Amino acid sequence: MHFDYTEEHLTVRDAARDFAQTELLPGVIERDTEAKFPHEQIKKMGELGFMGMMVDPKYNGGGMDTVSYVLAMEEISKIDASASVSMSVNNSLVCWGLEKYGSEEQKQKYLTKLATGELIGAFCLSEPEAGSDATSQKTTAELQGDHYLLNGTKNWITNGNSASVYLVIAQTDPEKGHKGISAFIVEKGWDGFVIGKKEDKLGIRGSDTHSLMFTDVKVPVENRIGDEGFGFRFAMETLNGGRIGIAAQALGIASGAYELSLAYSKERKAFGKPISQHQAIQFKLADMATQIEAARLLVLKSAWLKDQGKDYADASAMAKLYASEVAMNVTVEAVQVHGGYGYVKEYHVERMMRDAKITQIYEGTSEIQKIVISRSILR
Ligand SMILES: Cc1cc2nc3c(=O)[nH]c(=O)nc-3n(C[C@H](O)[C@H](O)[C@H](O)COP(=O)(O)OP(=O)(O)OC[C@H]3O[C@@H](n4cnc5c(N)ncnc54)[C@H](O)[C@@H]3O)c2cc1C
Repeated sequence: MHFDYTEEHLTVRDAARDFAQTELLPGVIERDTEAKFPHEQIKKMGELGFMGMMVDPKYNGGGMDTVSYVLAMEEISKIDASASVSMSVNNSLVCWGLEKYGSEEQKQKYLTKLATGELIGAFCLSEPEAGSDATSQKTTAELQGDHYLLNGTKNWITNGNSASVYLVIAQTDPEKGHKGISAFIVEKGWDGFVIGKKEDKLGIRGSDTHSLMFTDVKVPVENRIGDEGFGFRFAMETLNGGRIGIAAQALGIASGAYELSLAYSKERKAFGKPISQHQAIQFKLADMATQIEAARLLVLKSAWLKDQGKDYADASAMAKLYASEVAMNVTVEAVQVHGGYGYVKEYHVERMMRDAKITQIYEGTSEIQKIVISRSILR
């Protein structure tokens, strides 16, 4: 057992840190305030290889391991969690799902462009009445010769408007329950596919979250991923890996807020000395640092298991559960360390506190992670 990063890991981490500082930090407050999607920045992230990091180079990906991916996710998330959620969805849900389960034609047609960020992907599982209970899918796909007719509504879709390729989960045989669910690739612009309103959110305001409506959208049979009935397993397996990305995002939000708090505590003086010399602040910083380190170990362990080809389902649920709780705790404390300055936009930590909350909700709420973990340990 060793805890050292390789040279490649450090290079990737430093490149992501550099990019976040130079390209994401300027404008991050404005994008949050105006709920503006970071189009230009995401394009550059694609050019630098951050949008398809783990994809095989034969499909234009970076061919990197999951540890490199989480290191980059942490650095991007320290500065801009709206940019990092696009990165996470594209890498660990869309690209991973297609590379693992897509046909060669699907990979050539879609993955080669998603891996470079030329196209952005979205993952469409949630519905108005099917969130945690993803088995209650109401969207249907009815086979009609050489195509399916897709009907229904998806809710809360990240990259909802900026994406061009959508992985859509739908019922193909409602009689069979979750075994009658299938997965499809749908392109923006197809007849009957309408992008609904953009959600006005508490946090990750730069991320474009939309509902999507499908009315008799013709999806060619060759755009089904895997066999009919495979869609629920496809979604669950994809989310197991997705949770590593969101755990890394939560870790990044926490470590970003901690770094700002540490620096601020050394500069801000109260009662004749820097606040870092007051024990109450020192203990907050010690708690933050310890929680972040524990979260980092869980995130890296789940990434490492995935890289070793070992089962990572429990580890990724634990990493996501814990890192998201840490993100929330640490960012609340970061605002406290900053006092009144923490409550205004200029100092970043209030945005981080708002951004942190979503990590406890999407890709499985904290309660759902506990269901996954408890089922496994009680099996
Ligand atoms: C900003 C944002 C981006 C998102 N991006 C995407 C995306 O790209 N693609 C996508 O498919 N979805 C996305 N989602 C949806 C997200 O995954 C769901 O919101 C989440 O799974 C919870 O579902 P829900 O909102 O329907 O809540 P519900 O399932 O209605 O849950 C409400 C509450 O009940 C709890 N609960 C539910 N069932 C149980 C149970 N059995 N035991 C204990 N507690 C339970 C939940 O934990 C939660 O606290 C996004 C959501 C948001 C807000």
